[in-house]
Amino acid sequence: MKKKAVNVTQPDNLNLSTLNIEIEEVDWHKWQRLINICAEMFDAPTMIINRVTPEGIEKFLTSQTCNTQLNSNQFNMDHNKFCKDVITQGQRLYVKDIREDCRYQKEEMPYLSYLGLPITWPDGSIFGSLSVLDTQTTDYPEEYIDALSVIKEVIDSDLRHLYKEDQLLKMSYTDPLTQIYNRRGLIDLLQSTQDLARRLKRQLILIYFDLDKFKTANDKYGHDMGDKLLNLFAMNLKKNSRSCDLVARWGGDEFIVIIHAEDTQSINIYIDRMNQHLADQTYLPEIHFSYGYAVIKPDSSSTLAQLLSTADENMYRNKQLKRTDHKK
Ligand SMILES: Nc1nc2c(ncn2[C@@H]2O[C@H](COP(=O)(O)OP(=O)(O)OP(=O)(O)O)[C@@H](O)[C@H]2O)c(=O)[nH]1
Repeated sequence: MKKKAVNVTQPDNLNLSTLNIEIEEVDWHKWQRLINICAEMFDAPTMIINRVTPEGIEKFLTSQTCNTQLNSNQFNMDHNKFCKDVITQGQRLYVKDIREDCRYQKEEMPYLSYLGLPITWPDGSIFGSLSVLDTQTTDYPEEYIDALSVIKEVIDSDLRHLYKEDQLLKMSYTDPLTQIYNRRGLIDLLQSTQDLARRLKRQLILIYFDLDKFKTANDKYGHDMGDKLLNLFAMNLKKNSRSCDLVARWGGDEFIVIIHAEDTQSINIYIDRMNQHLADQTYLPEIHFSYGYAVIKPDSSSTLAQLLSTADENMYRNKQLKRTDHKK
């Protein structure tokens, strides 16, 4: 589905936690139809679904009847005190006549009546609000307000599905021990990472890590300590990577990182930082690792299996070299 265009504003003093779930998947055409019908029923010039984002409140959908004046910059979310109140208080608000309400009568707004309900994610956090605005004073019958609640429930229910899908997807992509991507997550996300790099004409580097003598560490310190070491290693990979990099546990004591890097010099920097981070920690037994890499040029058509094979050979040579160095 096409990405929905949004209009983001940054209200002051609005500090709400927001869920980072993409909502492109939701059938917002259905939401559009619902608010169009509802606006007709209320005979209101405007119905709006607002959404809370980390940047502020955005106008997500407006009814087709939307009055151009209300849709203009004059109707700025920063100044929409009603919407802010519904969102921050998480409850219904009905103001029949702004001029009669001491909380709002000083506000300069291009309408006289407001009815709004919060829209919520299943974890209780606020998605946004569903509002009916009118330039006239209103006195809606209870049945109309009930109908608006039903529409809110339909939207809440769509969000519930979306939330569950997101949870399932996250679970299926995440390694339960280390909370980084698992093999499936890496395979699925590699394509989009490669597409992005191709568009930016940037190269990627796949670094393949294998912990040294991890079996010995498990035998010596126990499996629980082994788990802690795997966790520590994963945490350091995450710390050492940028948000656009992919960090995954390939299986057992093997990890893969795919970084956006202009040259192979970046690998040395990455590895030095890893070694430094691991050396700085003193509360767990020491861990060492070997690594190999494969460069993914923007126009590369290599498969993941070919890249892994290159990185694995490279890593194996490094491991052998280390062993001979130790024997010297
Ligand atoms: N604690 C713990 N150990 C694991 C886990 N998954 C795999 N392992 C252990 O990781 C060890 C990997 O051993 P090997 O593949 O022989 O590697 P190594 O001992 O590091 O040997 P080299 O790679 O040659 O240095 C095995 O003993 C596995 O049982 C896990 O989730 N937790």
